[in-house]
Amino acid sequence: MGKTTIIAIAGASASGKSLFASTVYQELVAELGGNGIAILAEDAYYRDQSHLTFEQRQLTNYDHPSAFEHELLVQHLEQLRDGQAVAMPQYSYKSHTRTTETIKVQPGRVIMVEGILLLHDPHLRKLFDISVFMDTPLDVCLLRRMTRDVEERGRTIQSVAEQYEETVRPAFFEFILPSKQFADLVVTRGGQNEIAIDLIKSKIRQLLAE
Ligand SMILES: Nc1ncnc2c1ncn2[C@@H]1O[C@H](COP(=O)(O)OP(=O)(O)O)[C@@H](O)[C@H]1O
Ligand SMILES: Nc1ccn([C@@H]2O[C@H](COP(=O)(O)O)[C@@H](O)[C@H]2O)c(=O)n1
Repeated sequence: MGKTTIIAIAGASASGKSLFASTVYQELVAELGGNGIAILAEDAYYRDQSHLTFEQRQLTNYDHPSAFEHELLVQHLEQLRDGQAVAMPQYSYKSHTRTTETIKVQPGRVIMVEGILLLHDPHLRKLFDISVFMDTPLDVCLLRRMTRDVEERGRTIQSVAEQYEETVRPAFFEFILPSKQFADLVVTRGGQNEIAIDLIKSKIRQLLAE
C-alpha cells in the first residue's frame, strides 16, 4: 500500500462535519467499494467516564480539549498510517461515556477523521495531510444542534441552551475559530456543499488510483 493520506474535517458543533464526512465516504464506497477508505470520529475519543456517576458526568465540560483522549487518537492514526487495524471506542452522548463496544477500523489509503478540536491540537495537526474547516454561522449551528440533540442525544431544549451559553459558545471562540487558520480548505453551507464534497471526492479518487 502507498502512503496513507489523513484528511481532517473540523469546525463548530453541528456545522455539518459528520454529514460532510459521511457523504464523501458513502458516495465513494458506492462508487469504488469499501476498500481503501476509513472514517473516524473525534467524539469516539471522549474520555471514558464509567468510573463517575451520571450526575458527575453531567458536570464535565465537553467542549474543552481536556475532555478528549487525543493521545489515543494520535496513537490510532499512527497505527492506521502504519497499516495496522485499530479498535475505535464507541461513545454514548446519552450516558456521557464510552460503551463497552469498539469498532474495528481497517487501515486504508485514505483516512478521514472529523471533530471540533482536531485542528486545535498540534500533535494531531502534524498527522494531517489535508485539513478542512466547516465555516457555518454559529446561529445556524445552534438551531441544528437544538433539533439534533433533542431528537438523537436525549437532551431538552433548555439543557441545549444552557450548555451552549456555558461551554459551547465560549469554546468556539477560544479554541475552534482560531484553529481555522490551519485549514487548507474552508467550506461554507455545511454538510451539503456539493462542490466541496466533489473536490474532496476527486482528491480521494486520485489518491486511490496512484
Ligand atoms: N447544509 C445543511 N443543511 C441542512 N441540514 C444540515 C446541513 N448540514 C448539516 N445538517 C444537519 O445538521 C445537523 C448537524 O450536522 P452534523 O453533520 O451532525 O454536524 P457536526 O458533525 O458538525 O456536529 C444534522 O442533523 C445534519 O443532518
Ligand atoms: N457527553 C457529551 C459529549 C459531547 N457533547 C457535545 O458534543 C459536541 C461535539 O460533537 P458534535 O458532533 O456536535 O461536533 C460538543 O460541542 C459537546 O458539547 C455533549 O453534549 N455531551
